[in-house]
Amino acid sequence: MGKTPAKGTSGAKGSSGRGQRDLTVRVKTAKGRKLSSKLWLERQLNDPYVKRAKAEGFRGRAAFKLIELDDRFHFLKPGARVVDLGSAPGGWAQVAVPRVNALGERAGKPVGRVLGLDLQEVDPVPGAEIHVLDFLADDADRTVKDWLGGPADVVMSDMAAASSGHKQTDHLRIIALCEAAAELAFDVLAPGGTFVAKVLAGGAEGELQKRLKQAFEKVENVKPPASRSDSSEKFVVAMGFRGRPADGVPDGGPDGEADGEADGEAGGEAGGV
Ligand SMILES: C[S@@+](CC[C@H](N)C(=O)[O-])C[C@H]1O[C@@H](n2cnc3c(N)ncnc32)[C@H](O)[C@@H]1O
Repeated sequence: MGKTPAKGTSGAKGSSGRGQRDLTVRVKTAKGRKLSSKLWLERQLNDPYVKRAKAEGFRGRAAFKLIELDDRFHFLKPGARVVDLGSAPGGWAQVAVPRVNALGERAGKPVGRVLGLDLQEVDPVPGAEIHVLDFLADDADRTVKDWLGGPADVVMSDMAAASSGHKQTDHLRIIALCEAAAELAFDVLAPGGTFVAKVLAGGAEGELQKRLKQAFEKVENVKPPASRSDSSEKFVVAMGFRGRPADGVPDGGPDGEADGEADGEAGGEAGGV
């Protein structure tokens, strides 16, 4: 568990996209094919991150997105207190627990904490404390702070609304979730803390980026290899929390394109992992 997957191994990246359906038919109809070729074809057909998730005991391929983000930015430090927003089915919590030492098993390492929240029940993740909570409920901020009992070092959100199938609607919904997550982060993060959130590339994210650039020393937009290449999903990683930004951003302030990748790709994977 917790190994970094090889970069660029996603099936979506390594194939034409058209090929997956074609290959599925060939495997189903092939007779007398050598086992090695069948296995080879099956491997091409199946998303390697899905297979790795199964093999490594993760609850979904989303776990690898967090692994790749943390291997690059190193925010899940031993002893860190982490809020995991939208944690079902628990893959990100599974990744975070050993990295922050939330089980306290590694002698000499400070013991961290992982607090997960989701609309849905989540099977227990050893070392994590996970609650059913609509993050957008009126008193959610206070509830989270009470459960946390102190400041957080990391607020991370993989939240997504169920896909409507309408790209702009999905974009607006996920930006609204991300803005709400950022507001919570402004309330609960300790100085120097990190905010990580899934967004969909599109027109409404500029204001969010401006606020994050005010509140954090560094803001990066990245698409980890485990994020499907045909999705407009990306992740904003804001590091070095300075404090809640003033309301409103003056004209001529930082624009909406952080260092990132404006992938501009069509996609509707708002609920996808
Ligand atoms: C893509 S899944 C998260 C996957 C998770 N990071 C993992 O690795 O297993 C997105 C989750 O966000 C949750 N979500 C969406 N809106 C929410 C809200 N208002 N409050 C809490 N959770 C929410 C959904 O219920 C869903 O389980």
